[in-house]
Amino acid sequence: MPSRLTDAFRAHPVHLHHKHLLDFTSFQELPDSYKWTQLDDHAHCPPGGDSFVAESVPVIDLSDPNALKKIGHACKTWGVFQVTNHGVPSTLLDITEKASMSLFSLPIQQKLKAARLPDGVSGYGVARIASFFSKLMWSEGFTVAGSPLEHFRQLWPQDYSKFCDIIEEYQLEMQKLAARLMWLTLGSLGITREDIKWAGPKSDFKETSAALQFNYYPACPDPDRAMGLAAHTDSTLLTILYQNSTSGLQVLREGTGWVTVPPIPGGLVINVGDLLHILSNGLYPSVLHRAVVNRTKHRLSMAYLYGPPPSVKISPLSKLVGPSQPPLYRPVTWNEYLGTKAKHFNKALSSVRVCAPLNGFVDVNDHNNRVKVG
Ligand SMILES: C=C1C[C@]23C[C@H]1CC[C@H]2[C@@]12CCC[C@@](C)(C(=O)O1)[C@H]2[C@@H]3C(=O)O
Ligand SMILES: O=C(O)CCC(=O)C(=O)O
Ligand SMILES: [Fe+2]
Repeated sequence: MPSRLTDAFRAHPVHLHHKHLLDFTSFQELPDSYKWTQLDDHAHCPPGGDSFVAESVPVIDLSDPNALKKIGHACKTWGVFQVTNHGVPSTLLDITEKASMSLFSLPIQQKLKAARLPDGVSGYGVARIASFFSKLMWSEGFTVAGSPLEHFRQLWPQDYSKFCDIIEEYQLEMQKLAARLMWLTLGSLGITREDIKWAGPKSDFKETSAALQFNYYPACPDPDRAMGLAAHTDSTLLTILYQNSTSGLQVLREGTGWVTVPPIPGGLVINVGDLLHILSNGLYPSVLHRAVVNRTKHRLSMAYLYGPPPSVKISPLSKLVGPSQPPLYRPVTWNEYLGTKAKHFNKALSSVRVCAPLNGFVDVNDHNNRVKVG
C-alpha cells in the first residue's frame, strides 16, 4: 500500500509537553520557561530618515500577465512572496479564520481530547519542532492531514459537521490555488507538463497531499523575550499562509536580517519549501521564517503545507541539471523527508545534499536555545 502523509512520523514519535499548554491569559508576567535569548541576532533595524526604503517581500497580483516572471524572480531572490487576486473567496478566508478561533477558544480540557499523538500528524498541540528547543513557544497549534472528522467529533460532539464542511471547502480551494502556483513556479523555471509525471494524468496535481496547520498566538506580556514559532523552513513544495490582521511573520533575508511580512487584506503569503528547493536544484531556496508575538493583540495564522504524493521520489529536475550543474540533492520522498526533518530539524536539507556542506557553512539558526540536533 502506498504510504500516506499520516504515516510520516510513525518511525519518529515525539513526546511533547502538552502539559505546558496552559491558559496563556492567566500569566501576568512571562514565565522563565518562555524567555528566549538571542532573539535579536539578525534583527532588522532600519536606519531612520525619509530616504530609506526598507526592502519588502514582493506582492504579486495573479491577474498580472507578468505574474509568472515575477514569481520566478521572487522565488530566486526571496523564497517568499504575497499574492493578491488569487481567486480564494474572502468570505471563505473569514469563515475559516472564525472556525479556527472557535477551536482555540475551547477550554483546554476539551482541546486535549483531540491531542496530537506522539507518532501522529493531526490534532491539537504545540508545534512538532518544539522538541528541538529548551524554551517553550508562545503558541498553540492544530494540524489537519486528510479528514478532520474524527478530531472534530471529539471537539464539538454536537456541531462538528458544520466545522468539517468549512475545512473541507478550504482544503479544496487551497488545493486548486497550490496547483496553479506550482505551474507558475515551475513554468518560470522552463518546466513543462511533460517533465512532471506525478502531477497526474490531467497535470492538475490532484494526487498530491497536504496538511493544514492552524497557529494561535495569544497576546503576550513580554513579546520581546518570547517566541511564537521558532525559525524554520517548511518541509513542503510550497506553503500558502493566511495571517489575520496582526503582524508577526518574519522571513530571514540574507544581508538584511529578519523582515516582517505585513498582513495585506485579502492577501496570501507563499513560502518556497524544502522540496521545491530540491526540485529546483537550489535555484529557488526555501525561506527561513519565524513568528513573533504581540503585547496586546492575539494573532492567528493558517498554513496549507503542500507536498507531492507521499511516496514519490523528489529529486532535482533533469532539465535543471547538467555537466556544469550537478544534482545537489539525492532523491527523497516526502514521507522520508518529514522523518529526516523530525530527526535533524534545520539540518535536514543539508543532510540530503549529495556533497558535504562547504567548510565555513554557517547555520543561522544555531543559537543557544537549541537542545539537540541529531
Ligand atoms: C506536513 C507537515 C509539515 C510540518 C510537519 C507536517 C505537519 C505539520 C507541519 C508543521 C507546521 C508548523 C511548522 C512545522 C515546522 C512543524 O513543526 O509542523 C511544520 C512541519 C514542516 O514543514 O516540517
Ligand atoms: O504564523 C505564521 O505566520 C507562521 C506559521 C508557519 O510558519 C507554519 O505554520 O509553518
Ligand atoms: Fe512555516
